[in-house]
Amino acid sequence: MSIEAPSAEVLERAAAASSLLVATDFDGVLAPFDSDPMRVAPLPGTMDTLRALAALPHVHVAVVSGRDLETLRTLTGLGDDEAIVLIGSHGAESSSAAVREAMEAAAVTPDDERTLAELRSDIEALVRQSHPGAGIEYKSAAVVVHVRGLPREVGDAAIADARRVALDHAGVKVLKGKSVLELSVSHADKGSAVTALGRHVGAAARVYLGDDVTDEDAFMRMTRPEDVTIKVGTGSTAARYRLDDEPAVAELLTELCRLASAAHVAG
Ligand SMILES: O=P(O)(O)OC[C@H]1O[C@H](O[C@H]2O[C@H](CO)[C@@H](O)[C@H](O)[C@H]2O)[C@H](O)[C@@H](O)[C@@H]1O
Repeated sequence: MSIEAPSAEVLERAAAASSLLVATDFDGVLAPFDSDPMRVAPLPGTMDTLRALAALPHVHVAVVSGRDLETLRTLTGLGDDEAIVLIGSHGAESSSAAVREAMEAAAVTPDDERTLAELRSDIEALVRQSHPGAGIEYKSAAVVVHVRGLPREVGDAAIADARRVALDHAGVKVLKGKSVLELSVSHADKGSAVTALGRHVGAAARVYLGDDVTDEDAFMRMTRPEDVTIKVGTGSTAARYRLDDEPAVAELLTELCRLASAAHVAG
């Protein structure tokens, strides 16, 4: 069944909720892709729209990402003193104490740290040396092999070798994202972290925007009638609605902000 963008009525209802959580993924949603993972930036104006939403008394805002927390801080430009919650490493890290506490059971253990160190050295030996064009990103709980911009067969070969590395280690989660393969020792997921934040703020309605497989964990958990889950781009999804691309996200956030401000004034 094809799914559409949320209607004006759907957005109006969410904007008028007594307490609204707006959670959004980063890469491919707020920020367009680039072959260099550190060269990306949110579309102009989007962070200010999120700040304006977060300034409304009935709205809570979170940026949720596979990026580690430090990188997410850098790329969003959000400081610790801001009202927007950051959730990084697919839910394993957060600027919110409530989310960190809720995710404690999923924390990385000393055994996981050892596995991560082994993964790093195996990826260096088996992927970097055989596929010098592939990018390697080191995160606090994962190693990511990047193949964006490489010829198809070169990228496929690097990803296949990275999968072989994962198979050599117990307890490694393999996440296939867009032109990336992530080998992770984290037990967290975005859905658990976002729903924990929703409980903490007492959200009566929750909006979630995401573009990748890891966002499906959030879409699958957010099935209340008041929830507005939005897949950005093509591909099968558990989300209720779809938007084409990052500019469409920027427009939706602007409209949501306008409606939530009006609901606040009226309310
Ligand atoms: O959860 P997200 O915010 O969507 O982060 C997912 C991954 O994003 C990054 O990779 C993606 O963006 C890169 C920069 O545009 C691009 O080169 C890559 O092909 C994309 O998959 C990031 O580097 C990963 O660590 C994140 O897990």
